[in-house]
Amino acid sequence: MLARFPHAKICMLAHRPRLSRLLHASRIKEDSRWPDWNVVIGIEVHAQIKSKAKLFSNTLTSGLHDPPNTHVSLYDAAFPGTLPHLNPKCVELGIRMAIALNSEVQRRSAFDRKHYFYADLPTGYQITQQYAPFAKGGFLKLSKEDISVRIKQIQLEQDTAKSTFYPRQQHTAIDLNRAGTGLMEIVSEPDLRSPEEAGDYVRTLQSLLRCVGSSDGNMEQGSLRCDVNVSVNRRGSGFGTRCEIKNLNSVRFMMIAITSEVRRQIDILQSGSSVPQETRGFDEDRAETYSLRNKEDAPDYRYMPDPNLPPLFLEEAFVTDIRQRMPELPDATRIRLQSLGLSSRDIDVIMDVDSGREVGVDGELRPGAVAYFDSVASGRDPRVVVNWITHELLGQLAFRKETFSDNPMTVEQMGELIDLVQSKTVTGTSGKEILRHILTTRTLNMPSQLAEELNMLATSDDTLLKQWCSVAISALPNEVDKVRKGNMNAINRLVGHVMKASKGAANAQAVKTILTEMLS
Ligand SMILES: Nc1ncnc2c1ncn2[C@@H]1O[C@H](COP(=O)(O)OP(=O)(O)OP(=O)(O)O)[C@@H](O)[C@H]1O
Ligand SMILES: [Mg+2]
Ligand SMILES: [Mg+2]
Repeated sequence: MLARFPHAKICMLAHRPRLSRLLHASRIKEDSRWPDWNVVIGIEVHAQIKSKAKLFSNTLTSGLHDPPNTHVSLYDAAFPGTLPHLNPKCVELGIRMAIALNSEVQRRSAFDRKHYFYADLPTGYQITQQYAPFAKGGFLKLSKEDISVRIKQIQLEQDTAKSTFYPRQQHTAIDLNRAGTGLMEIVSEPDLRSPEEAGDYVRTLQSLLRCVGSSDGNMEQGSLRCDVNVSVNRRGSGFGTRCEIKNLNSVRFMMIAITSEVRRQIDILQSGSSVPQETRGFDEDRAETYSLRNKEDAPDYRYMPDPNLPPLFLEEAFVTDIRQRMPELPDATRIRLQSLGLSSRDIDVIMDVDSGREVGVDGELRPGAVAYFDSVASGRDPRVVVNWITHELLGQLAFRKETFSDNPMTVEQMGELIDLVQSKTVTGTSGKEILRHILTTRTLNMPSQLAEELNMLATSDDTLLKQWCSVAISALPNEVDKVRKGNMNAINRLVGHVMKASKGAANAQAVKTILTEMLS
């Protein structure tokens, strides 16, 4: 082709400067860990699709704690004569992620068989979409840095079974529960330039997967797995040879693995040798990567179209319907919260909690911290509401070693509590006390009722306030002396005394005014 049309190739190059080159050139900044070197990273993320049933059978997908081999159909166990049936829910959840990544959903995609022989692959091949994926292109804007990472493609594929080796007995046990669960492989272009950017990429992707309800995206539990491709090159020269590090199971380890791999490749190049293309593993204890196989003994996957699965044709209407039902994506949420006057810090806190929310099965969208905030803030001052959620609610939950998903406080309870404090029906101190009471007892009673039961209605009774102030003045003569000598800070101890005596029912500001009058 090139030999026949050499000019065509030259023209294309002249008119269409490669985007990756431009991106690369514009982002060369020195990294003090390896001055003179550029690091290039591309990541393949395998996200387990949170569908009720597997990709090609109607067996229910399994959880971590299900007993082995209890979620297996004849098809999953590769009995001869059984046939695959594509689960449309897996396609829908894949499309949701493709839309969130600005990818182009393909009207036609197809399934291939990728052959390899492991005990955890009962058929001897994995069905995948390497050559005709259902989505191509797109980009992901990182959450921490102002960088866009291009997406190469997103493909549907089957997960393998799980094998566990028992060294004493010298045997391997196979659990077919996971076999055939839907995965989507999200392949990035080699646009990442440091271990930190790679970490940010995976974390941003995790939040997005959870936001659209496509996957739990949990690396520790194996519902998200990364293969990281790393190469280095001297500044000003072209990309180096990549090594692929397989099966990293936490973002932290992934970043350590990249750092160690970068140093290893730089050492090789500095010694005058070249980096061989390899697949490598990561030894967590030694914080080093090690060779699994090189290019020569790379398996020949013998890709072939799967004869049992026709190409997948997606109707425009199917994709449009999914597009219309998409939830608000994190970028849009951030802009909306900013427009409500929330500080970046509060937005970070609430969105961070939100990104850890549970994902429902089959794409059911579960409300998280942002939805909770939205409901409570409806008709109320958003800044007051976010303050109660981030400082008081999340603070108390953290103190109790609980997370937002353990929050027993309903939107109605939180809303009424804020109203009671805003209208000075209860003081801020009592409000916090009522919140603690709800978290501890998990009561469904409304805060107004609790304020009465717990004797926490704010007192506006001047005579009572004055009585408490007099008691405080006689109890703390030293403080009284200091205030009289002009040290107004000392008045806070007196106010504190009154607050304690009133069990939080006194209004601190009113008490301060009365004390100042009494002592002047
Ligand atoms: N020079 C390079 N340095 C670092 N990463 C690279 C380089 N060239 C390509 N990559 C990245 O390598 C990855 C290749 O993934 P892809 O799924 O296309 O192929 P593969 O690894 O051969 O296939 P698989 O592992 O799925 O069988 C991409 O993320 C790409 O961005
Ligand atoms: Mg791949
Ligand atoms: Mg790969």
